[in-house]
Parts: sequence; structure tokens; C-alpha cells
Amino acid sequence: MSESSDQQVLDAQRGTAPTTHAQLAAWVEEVAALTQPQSVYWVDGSQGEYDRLTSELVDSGTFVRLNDDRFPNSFAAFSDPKDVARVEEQTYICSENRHDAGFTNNWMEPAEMKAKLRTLFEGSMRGRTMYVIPFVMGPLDAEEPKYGVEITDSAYVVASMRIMARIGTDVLRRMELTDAFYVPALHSLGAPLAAGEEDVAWPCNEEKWIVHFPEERSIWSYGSGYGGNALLGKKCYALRIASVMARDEGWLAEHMLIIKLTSPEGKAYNIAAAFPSACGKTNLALLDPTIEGWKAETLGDDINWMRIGKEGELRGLNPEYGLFGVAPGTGWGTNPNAMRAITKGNSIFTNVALTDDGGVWWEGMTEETPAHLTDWQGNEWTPEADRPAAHPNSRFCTPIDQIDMLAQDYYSPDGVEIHAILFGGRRKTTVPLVTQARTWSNGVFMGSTLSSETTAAAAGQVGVVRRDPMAMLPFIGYDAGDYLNHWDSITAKADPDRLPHIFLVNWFRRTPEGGFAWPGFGDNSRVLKWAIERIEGKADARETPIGFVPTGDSLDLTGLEGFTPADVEVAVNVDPEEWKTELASIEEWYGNFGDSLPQSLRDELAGLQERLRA
Ligand SMILES: Nc1nc2c(ncn2[C@@H]2O[C@H](COP(=O)(O)OP(=O)(O)OP(=O)(O)O)[C@@H](O)[C@H]2O)c(=O)[nH]1
Ligand SMILES: O=C([O-])CC(=O)C(=O)O
Ligand SMILES: [Mn+2]
Repeated sequence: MSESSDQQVLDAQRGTAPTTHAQLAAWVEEVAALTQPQSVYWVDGSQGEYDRLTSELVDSGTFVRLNDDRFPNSFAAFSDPKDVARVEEQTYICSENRHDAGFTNNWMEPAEMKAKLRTLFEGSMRGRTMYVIPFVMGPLDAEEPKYGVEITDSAYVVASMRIMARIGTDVLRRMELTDAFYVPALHSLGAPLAAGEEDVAWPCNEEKWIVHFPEERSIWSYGSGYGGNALLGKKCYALRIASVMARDEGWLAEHMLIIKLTSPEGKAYNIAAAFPSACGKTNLALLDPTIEGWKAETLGDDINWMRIGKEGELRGLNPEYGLFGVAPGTGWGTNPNAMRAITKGNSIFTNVALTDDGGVWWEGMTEETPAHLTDWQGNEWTPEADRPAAHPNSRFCTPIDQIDMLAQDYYSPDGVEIHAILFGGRRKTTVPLVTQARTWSNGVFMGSTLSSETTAAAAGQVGVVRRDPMAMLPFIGYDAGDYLNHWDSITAKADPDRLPHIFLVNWFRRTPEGGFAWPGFGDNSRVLKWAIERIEGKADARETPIGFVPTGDSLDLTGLEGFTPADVEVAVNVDPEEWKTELASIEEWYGNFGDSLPQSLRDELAGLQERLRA
């Protein structure tokens, strides 16, 4: 298309911005003028639109349509091999003052960053459609719905956003009623097309910037089409920007799953759990209990917005609409609930392998490995290959209401009372399977010093231990010390008797022989049962310097063949030598906070030092 007819399409679109929200219409026009797309399209969120967009993505080679019998209305996409995970090195918090980004974030002067971004976005959508996606995080009938509008030049992003958030005309109409505030979330692949130039299956740019302006509550994302870099309602809005909103408005935006467990006696407990990326949130959220009589229901698998309720209770709500789950390791044996949800269809898979009969496969999906596959990079693959068939960070994107075990409370705009919080990470050594905090502040200490080995969910080296406070290290949108103080001040407003009980868990500990010290997955229900029985004052525990761990026979091992109380002792062992090393690492971590560390946490550190010395 020639320059002048581009301009005509643009002008025509501008005249008909289908919204009475003047500020939004103006922003869309401003972005179109900057990025110079071929056309502007307002996403209505309908099924017909989704079907049309996905067909176009099939035609253009971005999507492969899967075998409709096994994966109805589902598609596979394959990214550029350099665009496979969140890019933390290129993720910025551009607050007015450097201090407000803290030591855990990259920072640049907002004006300098804006200038840099404007240059990159100039003409960045040439030859492409600019999609405008009105969306809301959390329920549309919330007291104050949390609106956003993502502008993107990626149809893959539009299709994925429709699964992950409530989007489209219904949301737009509600925003218009009050000229509501929304988070402007601008995304470009950074891959403009010249006239006549043929597109590639996964356009993106070598240069990537994931930038947040917390005071403005705006997001600019450039160069990546993948996951948390591009689906801006998720990590960018619902965690980084929302954490700043939460600080200012008196609530908490956390990287947590929420699960409801009901005991054989019919008593229900809602448990929130903060684990870093690729450390087991989606799996625990879809838990298939292996113990008799216990029922599990899903409320959320990644994000938990919490506030203090009218009776001083802590309430949590999942603001998402879909799952964006790690594919490898998700299988009929380990996570049948996820597999049932996925195979209902309506899903987008990214960077998984293809089977010869038009299905998808990834490591751990089935016990038997298919004899022949097409790997995520399009190469022939057989079990003899020395590389995985699916990328370790390959993902399924599936509507949340396809989960059979979804709790009815998921739809409640008030959320649910949280009775327990788990903090967990991926540690081969040192950290026991489960440890109950001595007190609330001791539990916050556990969260603030949480550690985990890095995973494929972020670009960079895998398997390096790092501190990851509340599993929020890459997602705190402001100063980390202020964040810990905010935790203190919010929860000080709760009824102390209704504060959740806190536990530290580690499903990933190894035995001296190298295997997992705990079977994990469905058997994690046994650990949750112990936690609930601790809350009820029923289960036995042994006191250690770091907290209370199960005695060998206090974990219910019924039906767990070949696993004995002696194995429990190995899984919960607290080794004084390992903990001396751990303490030094915690001290070093806390050193980063300087004066901003809350006194309650200083006291907790002193207590731990003393108990380890004794
Ligand atoms: N050994 C073991 N592995 C687990 C367990 N739970 C999850 N995993 C594996 O850990 C990986 C990540 O699990 P997920 O549940 O997808 O992690 P997540 O926290 O939801 O990850 P993000 O979506 O990136 O935030 C998968 O490969 C799982 O198979 C467990 O209890 N034991
Ligand atoms: O954001 C992503 O790309 C995927 C995700 O859930 C995470 O990394 O925690
Ligand atoms: Mn997940």
C-alpha cells in the first residue's frame, strides 16, 4: 500500500473512533500518528472476531490449526528463538525519582526514556494493523473496575488477551459511562513492514524494552511478542503497575495462586501461595488431591489482589480470565485437571512440539514419548535427539472457565478470605519441604527472604539461587524496602486473629542421592492437610531454629507407596551447616535495603541469628 493511501485509511479511521471517551480517542489518535499503522482496528471481543483473527493468523503462518477432534478451536505458534521469555534486563521502572524504583529495578530518567521510546515507536507499526483492546483486570462489576487499554500491532497478542482478560466493547461501554481512568498499555513488535515486504511468522525486534511509568500508570513495551513482555494486562499491569496503585490505595498486588481446600469435615480454607515463575503456582492451583475426602477448587493461578475486608480479614481476588501456564511437566500423571482444561480446546500453545497427527506435545505430557515430532523450532525430532522437543518455557493459554474444579467464588467481586499463605521456591538443598512460621512477622520474614533457583521463564542463566521477596522480585513496581513496609502497614490494619497463617514450602528439594525428596504435585495435598491441621491445632510438629516442621509421622502418607516417615525426616531436615551459609546470604540480601528495612524484619533476623547460634 502506498504512503498516501495509508494516510487515507488512517484519516478515515480517525474520524470514526468508536468511542465517546474523549481522552481515549485522543490517545489512540496520538499513538496512530506516532506509529503510522496501515489501519486502526477497535477490538470488540466477540467470538466471530476471534475466529476471523485466528484464521488470518493461520493464513499468515503465525498459527498452526490443531487437530480439531483432540484440540478443538486451538492453535500453535512458534516464536523467534530470541523471543521466548520475559526479558528482565530490559524491564524498567521509570519513576520520577530514582529512589522510587529501588535497588531491584532498572531505572532511567522518565523524560530520557520517553524520548528513546518515541524514536523507536516512530513508524514502528507501518504496514500493520494497530489493534485497540479495551480490557479490565478483575470483574467488570467491581466497585472500581481496573481498566486498561492495550494498543498493539500483534494479532497474536489480541487473540491471547481475549483468553487472559475480559476485553472488548462491553468493557469500553462501561469505561465510557464515567470517562473512567484506564492504564494505557502500548505495545509494538518493532517490526514495521515496507510496501510489498513479506511478513515473517513471528515478527519482533532484537532490541526490547519493557517500560513502566508508575506515576502515570502507563506501560510501553517494544520489540517482543512473547508472554509477560507483550500481554500487558498480566505482569506489567496486574503486578508492576498494580503494585504501585496498591501502595497508594491501600491494598496488595501479589504474585500468588489461590486455592480453596475443603476438609472431610466440610471446613473450607482459602490458601494463597507465592512461588516465583515456573515454580509450581499453576500446578498447585489445579491440585488433584491424593488423600481421601479432601476437595480442591481453583480460584487463581498467578495473581492475587488482596485487601482488608470489613471484618478485618484479608481478602484475595484473581484479576485474570485465563491461564498462561508452563507446558513442560504438565501431564496426565502430574496435573490431570490442567490437561482436562487444555484439551477442551479454545487454547493457544506457544513453542510446544507438534505431533504428526496435528496435536501438541511437550516433555512430561504423557508417559510415553512419541516416536516422531516436529520440535518448537520446526525441526524433525525423535527421542534420540539431545534437545527438548518443546521449549522449557513453552506455554498453554486457556480460558479459566474450562477448569472443571474452578470455584464458584472465582466470580465473586469481593474475592475470598485468605486463611493461609505459602511462600515457596525451587531449592535443591537447605529449605525443608514445609516450615510453619512462628508468628505473622516471622512469616513475613520468610516471604521477604524467599529464595529460588532461576528458571527458563526469564531470559538468562537457569539454576542460580537468588532472593525473590514474596516471589515479586521482577514485579515490584517501586522501591523494594517501601514494598516491605507497605506489607507491614496494610496487614497492621487487619484483625490480628484473622491474619493468615504462613508456611514456607519447597517441592524441589533433592535427596543426597539426587532425586526429588518429595513426590510433589497431587501429593502436595498432604502438605496442605498438615498446614490446615496445624492451623486447627491438631498436627504434630518439631520446633527448629527456622520454624515448625512436620514430625515423620505427622504427614499423612496413606497410599503413598514406598515413602516412609524416615523419608519425611530427610525432606524436612534443617541442617545447621547449610543454614549458617543461608544466614550469611540472608544478611547480605538485607544489606541491600539500608534504612528502609522494617524494624519487625530486623528483629526477625536477629531472632534467627540467635536461634542458629544456640
Ligand atoms: N518436582 C516437582 N515439580 C513441580 C511441582 N509443581 C510444579 N512442578 C514443575 O514446575 C514447573 C513449573 O510449574 P508451574 O506450576 O507451571 O509454575 P508457575 O509458578 O505457575 O509458573 P509461571 O506461570 O511462570 O508463573 C513445571 O515444569 C512443573 O511440572 C512439584 O510439586 N514437584
Ligand atoms: O510472564 C510470562 O511470560 C509468563 C509468566 O507467567 C511468568 O514468567 O511468570
Ligand atoms: Mn503459571
